[in-house]
Amino acid sequence: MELAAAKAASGVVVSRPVTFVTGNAKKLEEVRAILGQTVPFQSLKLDLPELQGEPEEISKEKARLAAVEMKGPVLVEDTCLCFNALKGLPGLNNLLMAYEDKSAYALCAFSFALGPDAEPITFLGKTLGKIVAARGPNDFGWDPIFQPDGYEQTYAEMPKDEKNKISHRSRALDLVKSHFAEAGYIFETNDSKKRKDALVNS
Ligand SMILES: O=P(O)(O)OP(=O)(O)OP(=O)(O)OC[C@H]1O[C@@H](n2cnc3c(O)ncnc32)[C@H](O)[C@@H]1O
Ligand SMILES: [Mg+2]
Repeated sequence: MELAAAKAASGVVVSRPVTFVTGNAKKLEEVRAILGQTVPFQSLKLDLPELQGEPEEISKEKARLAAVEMKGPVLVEDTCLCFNALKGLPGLNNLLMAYEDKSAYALCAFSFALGPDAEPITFLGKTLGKIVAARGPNDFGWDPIFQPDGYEQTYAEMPKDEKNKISHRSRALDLVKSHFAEAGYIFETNDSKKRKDALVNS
């Protein structure tokens, strides 16, 4: 048997599609563009509590809560813009004006849970940069004030596909993609279920 086929044969069969839980339409747009067909998912807005803590912990806890609600596989994300002058604290841009050090990083934590009883797995993506006076369209959070290292443009000024190549989100999603490729999850679609039932009944 070929390796890919062997892996698929040993993969975990997941009886429902993954739900990406978010209330942020801009996030969803980027996740769709970055994942393409690699990880099949549907999306849903759930009213989860705004949790406090480190992005990694927030993201894991979000995944636990979402998996209980959905009774199935979920993907969630928590993102922050963290300022080095504030020792990595996410913070208010105005507060940063008092500091010489304008360096910052965008940090994205995705968590995936197979279901309510599974421990979520977390994938982190980080992009280094600095805080600048706002430039570019103002349609997604702090994009106008974050200029990634090595670029003259802020996230907001970049073409979308450029941001999606280097962003905190795309770096975290690269790890999500690898995880899905290695785990070989098999998602039962209505079609594949029907085919299986037909086989069993024939
Ligand atoms: O439902 P969820 O997924 O939690 O959506 P949210 O909007 O609450 O998202 P977060 O808590 O993860 O994000 C905190 C803030 O950071 C903003 N944000 C997240 N990702 C961003 C990005 O890539 N560029 C600019 N702003 C971003 C977002 O709009 C929020 O105001
Ligand atoms: Mg949130």
